[in-house]
Amino acid sequence: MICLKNLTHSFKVGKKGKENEIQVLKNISLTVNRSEIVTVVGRSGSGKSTLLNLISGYISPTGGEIIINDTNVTHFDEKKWTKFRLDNLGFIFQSFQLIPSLTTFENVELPLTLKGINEAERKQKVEELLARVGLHDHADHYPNELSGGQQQRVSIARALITNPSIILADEPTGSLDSETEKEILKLILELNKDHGITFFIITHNEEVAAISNHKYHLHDGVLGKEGASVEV
Ligand SMILES: Nc1ncnc2c1ncn2[C@@H]1O[C@H](COP(=O)(O)OP(=O)(O)OP(=O)(O)O)[C@@H](O)[C@H]1O
Repeated sequence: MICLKNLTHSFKVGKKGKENEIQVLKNISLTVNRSEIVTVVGRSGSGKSTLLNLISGYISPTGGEIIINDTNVTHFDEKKWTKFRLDNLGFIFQSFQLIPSLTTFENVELPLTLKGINEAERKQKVEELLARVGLHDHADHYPNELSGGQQQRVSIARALITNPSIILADEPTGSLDSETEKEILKLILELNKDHGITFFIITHNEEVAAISNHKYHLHDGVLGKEGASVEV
């Protein structure tokens, strides 16, 4: 569950001594319940990435509160965030962000290694998850030997490997053609339906927003809600 209370964020821009403060997010309140898919749609520059960076703990808000899975993370330091992310959050990016020198298996295995999980358990979990995303035949391929859709499947498997309850996604189909986009959206819906995983997705793409239970619109840093869309 994600709960944002009156969240604001400002950046200082311009030359030192002559900085201007720009308010990028204005008083945002939002609740994402367990097992929901929520999308935030907005134009370039509307503040989507800033919102995601706040919920991921990569920047700290200038005002308001962030509560994730009943923990108030608003004032967490980097050490606390690192552990919290590994225990609670998975990430999917437009550009996949796979490590080119690691195979599919090794990319998916990496978060478990960071968590100190032993080799036998790692192998079992990675194999199970690669089968779930339809990539068991591609375990030994390197990212540049995979299609865009396959690379996104690897990144989804990597996001899921630590069993997070929430996946944060930044334009998850932004680099894919429309057929592959449909496949990835289907996978997201399956993971949500069959495993109860919560998805918080930022996008400018209405096709992506169409799979959500709740759709929000970000306009110049102000969040508005649109009507509930398809039931999943
Ligand atoms: N580190 C920063 N310092 C100063 N201003 C910033 C910083 N990051 C973002 N901004 C400003 O905040 C505003 C929102 O940017 P943000 O990247 O959140 O938008 P976005 O909706 O994600 O855009 P896009 O879809 O193009 O990625 C923009 O005006 C941008 O210039």
